[in-house]
Amino acid sequence: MNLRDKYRIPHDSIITVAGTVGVGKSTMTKALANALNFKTSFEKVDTNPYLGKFYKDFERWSFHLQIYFLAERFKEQKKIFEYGGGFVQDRSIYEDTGIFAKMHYENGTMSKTDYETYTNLFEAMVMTPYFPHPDLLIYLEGSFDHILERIQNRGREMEKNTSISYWEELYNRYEEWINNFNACPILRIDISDYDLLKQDEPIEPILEKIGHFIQQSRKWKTREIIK
Ligand SMILES: Nc1ncnc2c1ncn2[C@@H]1O[C@H](COP(=O)(O)OP(=O)(O)O)[C@@H](O)[C@H]1O
Ligand SMILES: Nc1ncnc2c1ncn2[C@H]1C[C@H](O)[C@@H](COP(=O)(O)O)O1
Repeated sequence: MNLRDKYRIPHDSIITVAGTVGVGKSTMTKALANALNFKTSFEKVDTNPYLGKFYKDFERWSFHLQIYFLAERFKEQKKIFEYGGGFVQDRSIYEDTGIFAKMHYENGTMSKTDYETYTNLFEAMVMTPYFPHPDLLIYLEGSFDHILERIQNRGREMEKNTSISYWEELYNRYEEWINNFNACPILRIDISDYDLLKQDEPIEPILEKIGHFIQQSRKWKTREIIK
C-alpha cells in the first residue's frame, strides 16, 4: 500500500508548509511531496528579479517585491486549482501579507499608499475561486539560534549580509502570527524533533499526523456544508 493510502490522505489535498526563512520549508515540501506522490509549488529564489535588490534597499524595492511574489503566488494557486489539488506548497500567501508586507509597512520601508494598493490587490485576488484554504498548514518552528545557523549554512549571500535583527523581528512576528492564525487547521512541528536529512524514515510519523488532521478537517467541513 502506498503511504498516501496508508495514512488516509486524500489525493486532492492541499498542504501548505509555513515558517520563517531558513526553518526548512523547502526541504519538508520536497520530502512530503515525494512520500505522497504529490506535486510541489515552490517559491523560486534564483530567478526572482527583485530579491537581491530588495535586501540591499528595502525602501526602494519592497513594493515591487511584494507585487512580484503576489503575481507568482497567484499563478501557482491557479495551477493548484486547475489540477484539483494533490499539492504541497512551500509557504502560504498568508505569510506574504500577514508578516512580510505588514512588517515593512510598520517599519516605514513600505509607504502607506503602496501598502494599501498591495492589500487591495491581495483581497481582490483572494476573492477569486483560485484561493481555497489549504486542508492543512504545517508550521515549522524551532529556536532562533537553530534557524539562524541554517540560514548561515545555506549560504545565500543576500541573507548572510542581512542584519540579525531582521531575522529576529521576522521570527517574533511569525510566532505572533501563528498564534492568531485560524484560516485552516495547523499542524505545528518542532524542527528539533525530526531530521529529514539524517534519519531514514522520519517522514512516516509526520504523515500519520497529517492524515489524522485532514480527516478531522474534512469531517468538519462536511458538517458545515450539511448545516
Ligand atoms: N530537517 C533538517 N535537518 C537538517 N537540516 C535541514 C533540515 N531541513 C532543512 N535543513 C537545512 O536548512 C537550510 C534551510 O532549509 P530550507 O528548506 O531551504 O528552508 P526554507 O525553505 O524554510 O527557507 C538548508 O541548508 C537545508 O539543507
Ligand atoms: N513576501 C516576502 N517579502 C519579503 N521577502 C520574502 C517574501 N517571501 C519570501 N521572501 C524572501 C525570504 C527569503 O530570502 C527568500 C525565500 O524564502 P524562504 O523562506 O527561504 O523560502 O525570499
